Amino acid sequence: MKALHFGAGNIGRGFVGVLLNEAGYELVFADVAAPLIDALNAQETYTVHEVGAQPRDIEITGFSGVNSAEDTDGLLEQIKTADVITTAVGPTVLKIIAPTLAEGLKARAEVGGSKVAVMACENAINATDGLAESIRETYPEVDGIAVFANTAVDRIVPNQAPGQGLDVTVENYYEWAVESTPFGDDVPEIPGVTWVEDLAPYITRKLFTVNTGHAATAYFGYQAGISKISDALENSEVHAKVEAVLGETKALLVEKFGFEPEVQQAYVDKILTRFANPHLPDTVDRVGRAPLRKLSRNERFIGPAAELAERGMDASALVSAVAAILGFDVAEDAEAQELQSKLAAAKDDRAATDALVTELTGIDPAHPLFGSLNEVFGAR
Ligand SMILES: NC(=O)c1ccc[n+]([C@@H]2O[C@H](COP(=O)([O-])OP(=O)(O)OC[C@H]3O[C@@H](n4cnc5c(N)ncnc54)[C@H](O)[C@@H]3O)[C@@H](O)[C@H]2O)c1
Ligand SMILES: O=P(O)(O)OC[C@@H](O)[C@@H](O)[C@H](O)[C@H](O)CO
Repeated sequence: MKALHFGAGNIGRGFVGVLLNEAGYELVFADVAAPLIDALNAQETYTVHEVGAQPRDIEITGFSGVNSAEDTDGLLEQIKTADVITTAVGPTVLKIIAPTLAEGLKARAEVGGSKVAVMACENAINATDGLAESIRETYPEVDGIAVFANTAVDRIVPNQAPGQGLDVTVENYYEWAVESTPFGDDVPEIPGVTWVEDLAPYITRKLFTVNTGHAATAYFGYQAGISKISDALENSEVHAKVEAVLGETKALLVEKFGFEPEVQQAYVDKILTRFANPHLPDTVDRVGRAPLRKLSRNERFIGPAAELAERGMDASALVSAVAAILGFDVAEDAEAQELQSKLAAAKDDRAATDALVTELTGIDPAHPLFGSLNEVFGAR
């Protein structure tokens, strides 16, 4: 059995690859980073270091790499012969890999290949559906050769220290929930996956609790001049602001999906403990990365804030987190720099500020959230 995984980065090597490897799949990583692919092809093994209360090391063997920027023929061959295809490249990269996947899956169908499971493991609601849509643009018959299933992946994998090679430091905790319905009776055997009929409550709760809380910690931490995530949570003011944000998303999740308040509170408490893990070298720069994506309409802040506002419920802590995002000015982050340029261009111009709120958040002036967003954008 062979798994083709796009994105040999933190979550690829440190999580999805681990579970697929433990399930007995030979791993082929496709990535555009040449040094990473060279290392994957040169080394026989790498180590995943789980850190936390019960540390352990996992040796990964049976992997190789294909350079998806240079070796198109090699990649198409892998798409034709893989038993499972997964991705962890970032939600905005799915559109970029879709045409090659379309070409490879078409070739697979033409040689009479079997249906292959395709699962995008990204922090976004219905990421696999989005990937399938993009593939259908050039190969409308793709559903005859691929089964697409949405997933929710949860494991904190920080950026790795230089000099660590392929080894990855991760937290002990993980959850990989995948919708089972697209597979009918033919669900792939991947121990460690939680198969669920309806993914919506899982992915929404994950994104609006883990990722909302994590990003809020990053932006409030950055605002307070703190660089490590676990240090940010030790700051009582940051901690209180993050708790307030998670109180609001809790209210929404309880109302929308009927989670028991105590169960959701236990989930919140557990993730705060995960963020506070001092052994994880995670930074506000990584967790706050790509602020334009994180500010967008269906993402971790505007998504829940809009739904709360539509229900007449309080979203003021989420709006404070949005204000903190607007101050995120990390020089190495292209989206942070683009955000700062856009804010500077709209400064002190009422109409331009109104337009920027809608451009970045997808919230138009008629929406009940618009007024408070407009206020924090106007204050920049
Ligand atoms: N790191 C985490 O804690 C974590 C946890 C859950 C989910 N995720 C999600 O997993 C995804 C990946 O995150 P990550 O932290 O592993 O990022 P990362 O930057 O470590 O890895 C992404 C990899 O994708 C590669 N890539 C970029 N463009 C590509 C392309 N066109 N084709 C093939 N490969 C390409 C990059 O070179 C990189 O190696 C994101 O959607 C993220 O939200 C991350
Ligand atoms: O990957 P992003 O940029 O969407 O979000 C940054 C972190 O919050 C994220 O990677 C978490 O570590 C992860 O989602 C935990 O499961």
